[in-house]
Amino acid sequence: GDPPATKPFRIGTCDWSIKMPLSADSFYFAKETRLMGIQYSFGKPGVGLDLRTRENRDTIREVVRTTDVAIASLGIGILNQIPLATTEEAEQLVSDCMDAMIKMNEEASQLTDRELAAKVSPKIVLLAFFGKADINGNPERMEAVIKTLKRLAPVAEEHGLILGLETLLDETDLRYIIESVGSPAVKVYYDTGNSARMGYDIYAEIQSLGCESICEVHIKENDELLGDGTIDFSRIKSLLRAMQYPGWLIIEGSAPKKTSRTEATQKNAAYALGLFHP
Ligand SMILES: O=C1C[C@@H](O)[C@H](O)[C@@H](O)C1=O
Repeated sequence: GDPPATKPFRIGTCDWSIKMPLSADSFYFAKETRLMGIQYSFGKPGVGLDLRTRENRDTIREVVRTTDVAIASLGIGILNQIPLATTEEAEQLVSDCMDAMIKMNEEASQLTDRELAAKVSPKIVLLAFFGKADINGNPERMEAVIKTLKRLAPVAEEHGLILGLETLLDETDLRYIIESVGSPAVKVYYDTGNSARMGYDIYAEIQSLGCESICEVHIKENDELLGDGTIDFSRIKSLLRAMQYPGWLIIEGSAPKKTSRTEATQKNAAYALGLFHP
C-alpha cells in the first residue's frame, strides 16, 4: 500500500534570535516571514511581556489569535548569566517558568477554540547552559545540575512539561545526566550549530538520541545562513523523518557577520520552509 502520509514539519524562530524578546513583535515578524511559531523567552520578573502575569498571558494569547502564530515553546536564555549549576536563583526561574506554563495550559483548556488552545499551550522549555553556565568538562557542575533537576522534574512530570537541556555536552554526558535524573520530563534540546561547532557527529547523535531523548531542535548553522555552511540539512531532514520527529524546528542564529538578524532569519525561513515544509 501507500506509505503513511507525512506531515510537514512546523518551523519557527526564537524571539531572542531576532532581538524581539518578550514582546508581541516577534509574532508579527513570524507571520510576515511565514513562520508558524515563536519560541518565547522567559526572563526576570517584570521584564517585557512576562508570562508570570495573567494580563500578559492574555495579551500574548490575543496576539497568537490574531497572527495565527503559535507559541512553539519557551526558553530561559538568562540561565547563561544565572547558572543552574551554581545559583538558587536559577532554580527559582525554572520553577516560575513552570508555574507560568501550568497556568497557560489551564487557561488554554478553557478555550472553546481547540486549535487556538493548542497554539497557546507550551509544554517544552529550553534551559540554557552556555558562557559562565557551561557545564561541559566539569563533573562537579554536572552533579549539581542533576541534583537541581531531580527537584524540578517531578513538577514538570506531574503537569506534562518537558525541561529541555541545551548544553555543549556530547551524547554520552547528556545521557548520563538524563539517566541520573531518571525522569521522562528531562530531555535534550538539540542544537545542530552548537553540536557541530563542538565537533560532534550531529547526524549520529540525532539518530541515536532519537525522539525518546530529543524534545525539540534548533536548526542552526555557524556564522552562515542555513544551507550555506557545512551542515547537511537535507540529511537532518531524512533523519528526523525516519524517527518520526513530531516537534518544531526552531531557527536560531545562522547569521553571517554583516547580515542583520532579521534579514538572516527571513532568508533562513525561506530556506527552511522550502526544505522542511515544501
Ligand atoms: O539556544 C541557545 C540559547 C542561548 O541562550 C545561547 O546563548 C545560544 O548559544 C543558544 O544556542
